Amino acid sequence: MEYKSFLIKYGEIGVKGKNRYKFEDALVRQLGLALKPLGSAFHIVKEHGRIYVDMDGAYDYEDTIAALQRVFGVVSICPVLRLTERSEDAIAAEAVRFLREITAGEAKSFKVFTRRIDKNYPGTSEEISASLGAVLLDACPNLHVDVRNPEIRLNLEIRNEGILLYALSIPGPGGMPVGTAGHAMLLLSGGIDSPVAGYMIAKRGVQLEATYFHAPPYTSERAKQKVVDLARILARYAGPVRLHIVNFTDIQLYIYEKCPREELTIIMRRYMMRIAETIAKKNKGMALVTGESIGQVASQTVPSLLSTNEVCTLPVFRPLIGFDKQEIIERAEKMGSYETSILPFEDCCTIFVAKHPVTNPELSRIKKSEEKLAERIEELVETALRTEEIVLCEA
Ligand SMILES: Nc1ncnc2c1ncn2[C@@H]1O[C@H](COP(=O)(O)OP(=O)(O)OP(=O)(O)O)[C@@H](O)[C@H]1O
Repeated sequence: MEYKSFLIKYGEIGVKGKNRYKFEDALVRQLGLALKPLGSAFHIVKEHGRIYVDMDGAYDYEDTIAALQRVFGVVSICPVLRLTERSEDAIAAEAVRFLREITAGEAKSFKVFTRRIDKNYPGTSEEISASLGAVLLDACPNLHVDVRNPEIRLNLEIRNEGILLYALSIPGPGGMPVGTAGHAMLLLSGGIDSPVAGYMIAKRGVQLEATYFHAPPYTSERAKQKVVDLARILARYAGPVRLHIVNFTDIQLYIYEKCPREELTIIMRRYMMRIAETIAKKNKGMALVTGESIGQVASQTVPSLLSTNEVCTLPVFRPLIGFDKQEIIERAEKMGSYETSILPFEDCCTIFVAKHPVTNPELSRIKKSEEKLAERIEELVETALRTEEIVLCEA
């Protein structure tokens, strides 16, 4: 069946009262971004509280569905026939053709569901369903009616602007369209967790930018490329992600030189948060996002999180906070980032990591240690900020 139109159903966003149009416009924009790499056959149409993707040329069905399934806010995707002829005979003829094609002669049960939105259309929904059902039974000997549990639910929508026929409803990801819930800065490392954290926050409608700290020559170009690749995978869902790449080497070496080994990770993490927050604030960011989950490593115990949190004034979102590693891995596999995340490239923190990092850091001690950095740290942070590289990562 060569469909020329998809009906995009959205749930959560439909209930937003007066703001509804903003959500619909954001959804239209995100659909456009998702379909852009697939060619120019697509037209996204917002019509009477409905969103359609219409096609006026060749397109790949599977790729199109896969792209639409990555757009947050989409609850389901229904490949539809849009009819302009409104007479009962014309609708019946199209419905017969449609069911013959989708069943390909196989024995199937069906039921017609009619929604009569155009109240001037003659007959009740039940009457229309019954008479169309009778025509279909007559014309297609392979079909029988099952009102309780039909294999095919043939939907007929009679609307003022046209008639819709559809039988398939393909699930979308749900959530809210990106761009409807503010901006946040994701701390994106090359690991498994932070891309998943970004996915989850983007799913709530938040527009993301990302910051990655690298430490050349201790970390390689390939490690950096891996993070760019992860940001591109994230961009399939979140839309284009501006990735800020910050050179952390001198800061890290300085901390290494001045501070106790067991406190290195915490102090480095505190500087990452400070820098990411500064970049966020310069770029409309209203929150930070990390991939931390309680107890996963020494720097993610509750006292450690207290300590890293303390340097931020923006809220820090940690959507994975209560997840086990296995749950995070499953999500990474589902979003398609896992294979890239496990590529074995060095991370800037693992190189300088102590054998026995503190798991219960005392904030006052950490602050005391940081005083030893007073002489040069401001200048080093300023240089790191000034020399950031920005890469626009698109799907
Ligand atoms: N080099 C880095 N650049 C940017 N953010 C980082 C970096 N290293 C760590 N982070 C941030 O700090 C969080 C905790 O990092 P950590 O290395 O302790 O944990 P992790 O479980 O290995 O996380 P991930 O799998 O995301 O790397 C990460 O999820 C990420 O948000």
